[in-house]
Amino acid sequence: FAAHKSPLALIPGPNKDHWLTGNYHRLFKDALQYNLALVEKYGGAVKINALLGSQQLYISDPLALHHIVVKDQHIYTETDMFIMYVPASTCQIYLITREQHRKQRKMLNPVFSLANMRDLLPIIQPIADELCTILRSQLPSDGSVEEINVLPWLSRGALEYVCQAALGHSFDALDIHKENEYLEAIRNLAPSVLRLLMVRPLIPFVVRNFSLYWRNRIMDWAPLEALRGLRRVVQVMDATSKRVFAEKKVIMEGRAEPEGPGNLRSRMKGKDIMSIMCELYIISHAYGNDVIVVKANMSSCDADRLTDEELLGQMNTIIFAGFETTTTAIGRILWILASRPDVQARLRSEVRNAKHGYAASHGNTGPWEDVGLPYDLLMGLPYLDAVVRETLRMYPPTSLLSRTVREDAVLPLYRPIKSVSGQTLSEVAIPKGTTLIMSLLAANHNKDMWGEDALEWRPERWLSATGERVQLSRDSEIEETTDKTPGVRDGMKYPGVYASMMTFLGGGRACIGFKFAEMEMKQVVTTLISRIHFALSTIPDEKGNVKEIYWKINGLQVPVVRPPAGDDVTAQVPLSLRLVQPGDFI
Ligand code: HEM
Repeated sequence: FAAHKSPLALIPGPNKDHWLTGNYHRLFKDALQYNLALVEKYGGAVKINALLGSQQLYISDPLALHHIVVKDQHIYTETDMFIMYVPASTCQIYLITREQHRKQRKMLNPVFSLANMRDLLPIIQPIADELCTILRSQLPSDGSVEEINVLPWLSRGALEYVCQAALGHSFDALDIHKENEYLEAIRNLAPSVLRLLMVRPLIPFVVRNFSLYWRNRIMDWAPLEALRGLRRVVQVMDATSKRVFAEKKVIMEGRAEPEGPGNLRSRMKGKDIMSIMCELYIISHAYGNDVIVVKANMSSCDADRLTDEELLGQMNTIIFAGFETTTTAIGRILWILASRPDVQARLRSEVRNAKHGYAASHGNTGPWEDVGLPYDLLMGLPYLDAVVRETLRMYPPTSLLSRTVREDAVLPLYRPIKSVSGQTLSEVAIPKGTTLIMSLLAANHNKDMWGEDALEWRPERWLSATGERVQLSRDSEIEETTDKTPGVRDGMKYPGVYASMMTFLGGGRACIGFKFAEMEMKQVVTTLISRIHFALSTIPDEKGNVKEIYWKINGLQVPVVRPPAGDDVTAQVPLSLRLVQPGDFI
């Protein structure tokens, strides 16, 4: 398409807010209202002004998203910026091809299978128990309240979850007496990446044109402390995963004894991702590809050896992808339960009844609060499921994702839009090289699909009139839908892997860890609310101000405390906690 005839010219959108940053500042900074207003005004495809005068398309239309992530996913791939940025942040600069991605993904699929989740759940229950014990130990035994910022504890817990499952390694993140360089590094990763939002478009240029030596020199000289901060973070992450990997290899090659029974490695029984991949790695390097074919149950044309770098890159990606997201999601749920005592009481009652029932049928006479629910029971609790689903719909931890269009393309729209000249457009032509922003946030709030109450947090939408889960035909993917299925209208639905929401994306790049995330969130929430009551803070500080939590949406979600009680910047979730009392049930 010639530049002066760009088809994007037809598509309506807001004027520039700033000559350099276009609309980006408003889109990525405290941006819930701005994002929703864009869609309300312009529809499911909006032209926005990006950095350095470029133009991008902001997409939330369900049919268009189906084409992007499923039907024509080979055309709409990660942006150069993304492909290069992520491996760069693991200290390796290389491109992952579609084929490599497919192979690695196929290798990882069994690790995240339902069967593995069932086995993993009891192994990781001690993390939730420890988190609960730590919080309880800070509460007065007389039942009075204590204000605690729960966020650091949730993030320590989430790190343990993902590291134990991914690396089969504990960083003792819940032990505050241990220095935890790794926890600090990984906590700083997402904020560092966000701080570099405005320089990210330059990264492909630098990577293509400068060697590693010069890239490092540029990092040293550039007046950007955030860049050097990111490099430090990455170095710690990289060194740590290399160390864990080396230890695993020694044990798996039989050159060292595994530690005794009861310890994490023995409990995990090699079910963590690193062990599974390490086994494949060792076998493939010792015997060649034929054995990996058998082990990974792949067809021979898929067989490939993993290099050290690929394996370590995978580990770092999984930990990065699974840490911040679940921390935020659990923080959101606790904040909602604190704001809605009625919901909290109903949920606690459901959990108590399930634990009572399970304990009775297994001859367990201990306190019901200590019972760990098995996978199928936990995942089948209808109200818990509705609370988790509705929270993930309304507040997706990742709100915007980018893709680049690799060839001239046409995107059909489910709901036509009006062009700048007033024509009705039921499809939009997109020139090769255009960047698309997929708005998971706007998709999950689309009134066309979710109904007039789309902006309300209403767990009941996931329940039948008698309080059972609405039929989603399979647990996580909708195969047969009716217009009564939430998020479905006239047979159309968003192409998400998790019901019809876009929170975990859909298609070949969908979140591979969504079942793990769901299980972790449910396990942590049920364990905590069995023993602890959560409320919004009402305790005034020395100046008489009460902390009001406000969630900023800036690509991720950041809970802050508004002035005058807070600084509007520091991520925190201060809540009033006390031990559960008999009246805290329905
Ligand atoms: C509530 C929690 C989570 C949310 C909302 C979430 C969301 C997402 C989204 C939206 C993507 C697509 C990113 C893109 O294409 O640009 C993604 C990818 C991914 N997620 Fe998650 N995620 C969560 C938890 C987890 C967990 C716990 C793990 C691992 C234990 C995980 C592992 C991954 C991996 C490895 C990818 C890359 C998949 C690929 O490219 O094939 N995620 N996640």
